[in-house]
Amino acid sequence: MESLGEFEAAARSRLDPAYYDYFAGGAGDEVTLRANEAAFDRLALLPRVLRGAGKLQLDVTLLGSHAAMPVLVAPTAFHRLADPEGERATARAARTAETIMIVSMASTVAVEDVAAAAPGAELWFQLYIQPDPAFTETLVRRAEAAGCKALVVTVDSPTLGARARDRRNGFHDLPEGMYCENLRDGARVRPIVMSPELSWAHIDQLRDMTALPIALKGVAHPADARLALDHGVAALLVSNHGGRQLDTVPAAIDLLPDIVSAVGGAIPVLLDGGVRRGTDVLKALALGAAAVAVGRPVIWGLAADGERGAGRVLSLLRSEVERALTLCGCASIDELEPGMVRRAC
Ligand SMILES: Cc1cc2nc3c(=O)[nH]c(=O)nc-3n(C[C@H](O)[C@H](O)[C@H](O)COP(=O)(O)O)c2cc1C
Ligand SMILES: O=C(O)C(=O)c1ccccc1
Repeated sequence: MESLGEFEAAARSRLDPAYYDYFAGGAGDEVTLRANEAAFDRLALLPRVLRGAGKLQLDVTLLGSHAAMPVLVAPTAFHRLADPEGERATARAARTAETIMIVSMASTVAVEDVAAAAPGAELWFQLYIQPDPAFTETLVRRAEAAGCKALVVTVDSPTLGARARDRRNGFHDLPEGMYCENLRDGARVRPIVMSPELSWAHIDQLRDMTALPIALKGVAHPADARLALDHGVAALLVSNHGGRQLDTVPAAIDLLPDIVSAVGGAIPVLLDGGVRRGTDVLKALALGAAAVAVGRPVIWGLAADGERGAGRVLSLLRSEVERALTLCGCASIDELEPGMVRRAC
């Protein structure tokens, strides 16, 4: 397969239509969902020439974790809906690609089992801070013990976005025998609580609870980016949750420049949402992202062909990044700068 679009088509033909809609869909009128990809297409790359580029260099170190390319696996829920091995397969694919997998708190394989399935994989853990601080602490300790190297706290979800496709399809619960294994608490599986009562005080409490670096996922407003610095956050992940939370938020790539400038280089800024081509990765990096993450593309690979499919999605993106970088006259991703991106229309 030559493009991520073909993986989506293959996945669609294999998935239960309600599960396909769950993975593909967004909130509200899906304005933001569409905008994420469209905004990349509205940006143009301005290549440099005759630069005597050296050996390609794609490696990045983020919060002390190494990735062999600036493309991470975004946290997405319910991988067992796409493949029986679920997050185990995803973690193995991420390990093969030598990149970081951000394990969703809503994974259908427990974080300990994800780690055990792919020894040596670089894992971060995505956390929805729970109103019960003791239960949040349980989750943090489990992630630490499983070897996760950072916490990615999702802050764009004070409540769940309105997903019309899921409502229409009646998709509300996982099928029989499938659970959010990180939410197991003795005999029961707790529901994930999305709470509007969370505040910066909860971030401070989390910082006191763990030595792991804390990234915030879903910061859109530059004022919140500045507050994040005051609260000792180690990285930001600019994201509109793939258009699944508040609809009509700007495209992720359009949010990036103001966040990068608010942060002023103090901490790394990552981005997810709509990255479908190596050229998209270059645009984000040129505009100041330290790395990007991909959500749906990995799910499409997984649904199309399990671990191998997810692995091919990541290797396809890698080769696209390599080719685009070379065509831009660059050897290293560090050579990308804002002057190489311009508004195309
Ligand atoms: C099916 C699905 C499930 C998701 N589950 C989570 C989740 O559990 N936690 C989270 O922080 N983000 C979740 N996200 C958002 C992703 O982390 C990411 O922000 C988004 O998918 C990026 O956009 P992309 O799919 O266009 O790459 C989910 C996204 C999708 C598509
Ligand atoms: O579907 C999602 O986008 C998501 O973030 C989520 C959150 C909790 C449980 C399952 C999925």
